[in-house]
Amino acid sequence: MSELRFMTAGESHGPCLTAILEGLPAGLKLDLESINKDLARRQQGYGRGGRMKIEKDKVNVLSGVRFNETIGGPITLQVVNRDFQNWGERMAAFGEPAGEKVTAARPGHADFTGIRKYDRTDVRDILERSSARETTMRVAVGAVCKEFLKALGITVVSQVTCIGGVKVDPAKVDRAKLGTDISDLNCYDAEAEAQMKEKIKAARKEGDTLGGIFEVTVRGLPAGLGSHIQWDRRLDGKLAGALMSIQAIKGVEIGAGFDCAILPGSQIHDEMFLDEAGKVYRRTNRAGGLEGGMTNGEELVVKAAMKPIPTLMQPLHSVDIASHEEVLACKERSDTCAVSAASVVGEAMTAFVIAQAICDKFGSDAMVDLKAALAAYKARIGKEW
Ligand SMILES: Cc1cc2nc3c(=O)[nH]c(=O)nc-3n(C[C@H](O)[C@H](O)[C@H](O)COP(=O)(O)O)c2cc1C
Ligand SMILES: C=C(O[C@@H]1CC(C(=O)O)=C[C@@H](OP(=O)(O)O)[C@H]1O)C(=O)O
Repeated sequence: MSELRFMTAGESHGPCLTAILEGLPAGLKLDLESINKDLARRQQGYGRGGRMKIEKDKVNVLSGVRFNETIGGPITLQVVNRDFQNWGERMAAFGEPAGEKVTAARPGHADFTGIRKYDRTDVRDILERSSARETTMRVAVGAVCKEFLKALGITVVSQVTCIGGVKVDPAKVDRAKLGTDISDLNCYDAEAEAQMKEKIKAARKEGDTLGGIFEVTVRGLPAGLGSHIQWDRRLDGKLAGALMSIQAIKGVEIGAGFDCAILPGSQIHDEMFLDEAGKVYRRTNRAGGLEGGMTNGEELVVKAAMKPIPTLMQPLHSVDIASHEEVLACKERSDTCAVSAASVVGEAMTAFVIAQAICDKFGSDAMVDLKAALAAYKARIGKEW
């Protein structure tokens, strides 16, 4: 089992959300504002629903940190749900049930299978935990991991590359600007972004929803994180699993991804050359920085595809779990599109997996030892090549 792990708890409309992150070394300097900044980034984006106007996510750090530094113990992170004030009676842990049950399952959500699997009669018992409100805590955990990686010279950035079929032109994206959050949709092609907003506006008007694609890039990685030795040590598998675990993510690509199935080897594999100093370099990075389940020293590039939001204001045909009748799916309020929010969650999950790989390889008791081990390793593998 990996040393670094986390778990989240909390319902979407409960009093608060919590995460426990265990296994980071002692002696890591943490900045509260950088965690809150990522929480705010996750809340923004054209197309989000009314809930985001209520919440102003801020983290409380309840353990594992003293005087701005980790001390090696589990780090407990908490975010209070402001909306709980409006749901108190319906979300009480004890007492008599209050409010009407939700019984019209939404296609595309966890509702229908959840109530049967967990033997519940109120869809709320399922939707409270299946809600992507939970991603708040993934982002808080990811922000801590990003601080850890930053201390080692590694940065994690993202961009939205497609919404509702409107695609970014890669030639128009200044990749040096990635991570500077220049736009509302976390998109670095202004023309495409304007079209994306129009698409979202039209979808909202029609009571419909949209999905899209985001890309996460990691810079400053040492070669050799992950391993070819065993299936469950391959970093590509871990990254794909972590990104796929985000609510509504239905596809993950590493580097050229699905294009690899179409193009010949001569147009896919990244040829190696030697510079004047005899150091190896590549002119392309279609592998997305991963070969044999290990980082190869190039930028890591992963993409994830998000399906359209399942709650439609023009509801889909469905069934009622109480009356056994055909009905229209339930709707309270919902996002129309949340791809930019998902991109921030994607950064977080990627940062966690990379932080885990670093802790596995270089030890995770104390920052000073980890930094020394990383420096010694880099010196060895950089000596000849
Ligand atoms: C950031 C984010 C926001 C989301 N917002 C909503 C929403 O407002 N309404 C909704 O029905 N689903 C929303 N979803 C998607 C559902 O949570 C998701 O589709 C559901 O949990 C079922 O899981 P699955 O799509 O992975 O099968 C959101 C997902 C993410 C990542
Ligand atoms: C609360 C968040 O996202 C929620 C994810 C979500 C879902 O079904 O996944 C449904 C909506 O919740 P509500 O019904 O309270 O409006 C979103 O707002 C959040 O991102 O913080």
